Amino acid sequence: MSTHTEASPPSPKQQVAIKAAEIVDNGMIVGLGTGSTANLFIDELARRQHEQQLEIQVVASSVISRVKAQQAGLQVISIEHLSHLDMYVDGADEVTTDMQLLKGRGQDLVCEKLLASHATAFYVLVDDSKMVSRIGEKNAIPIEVMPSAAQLVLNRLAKLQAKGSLRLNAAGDNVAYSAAGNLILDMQFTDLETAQINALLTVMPGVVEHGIFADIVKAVFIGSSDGVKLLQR
Ligand SMILES: O=C(CO)[C@H](O)[C@H](O)COP(=O)(O)O
Repeated sequence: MSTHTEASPPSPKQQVAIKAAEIVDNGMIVGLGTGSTANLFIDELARRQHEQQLEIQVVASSVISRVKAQQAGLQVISIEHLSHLDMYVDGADEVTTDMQLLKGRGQDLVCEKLLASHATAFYVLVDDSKMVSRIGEKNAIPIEVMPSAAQLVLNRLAKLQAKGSLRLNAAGDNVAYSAAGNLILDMQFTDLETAQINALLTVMPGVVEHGIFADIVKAVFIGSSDGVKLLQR
């Protein structure tokens, strides 16, 4: 069922979800991201499947997306059964014009980056509020760490002039655990470029995953009150 009506025109996030659902072809395996924009994509994909009898399978980056997809009537397969992934569609917290991303406001980074990296095409859906001139401009960079390594990684990052702390749960009375059972550091870097931060975090022992998604995006759909713009390689 479509999430907008004649009385309420599609929001920027709905517009990008509709555009991305249009590029799904019969027979594809489609990866589903996590978040409010990814949810709108799941709705649109389910609508297309029902209306046009598309034969597709989906794989989810999180429990919440899997449940939503199942409730919408999509055929969900597990990551273990994937031998390839035709496309992966997800939102983002920050996007630069050269298509570097920051993700991970949620706690599903590991599966999100796994699916984004292995997909033949990774499409990103945002509204124009997510556009920034540099990664880290509005949000700290989430770094998922082995629980036992959190303090060591924090100390190492402090030597690189990064500031931040362990993420807490919503009530603020305990640490937040990721879907993979890890802890998350939210860090701000003042002295390093995005490429340097990406390179050092990608190889730092104790770091399981981090929120910089560099050089893996095929296209970004940007919704605004003026319609949808496309950035692509
Ligand atoms: O990275 C994410 C979750 O880990 C989300 O894709 C990101 O936070 C964007 O969310 P939304 O679509 O709700 O704005």
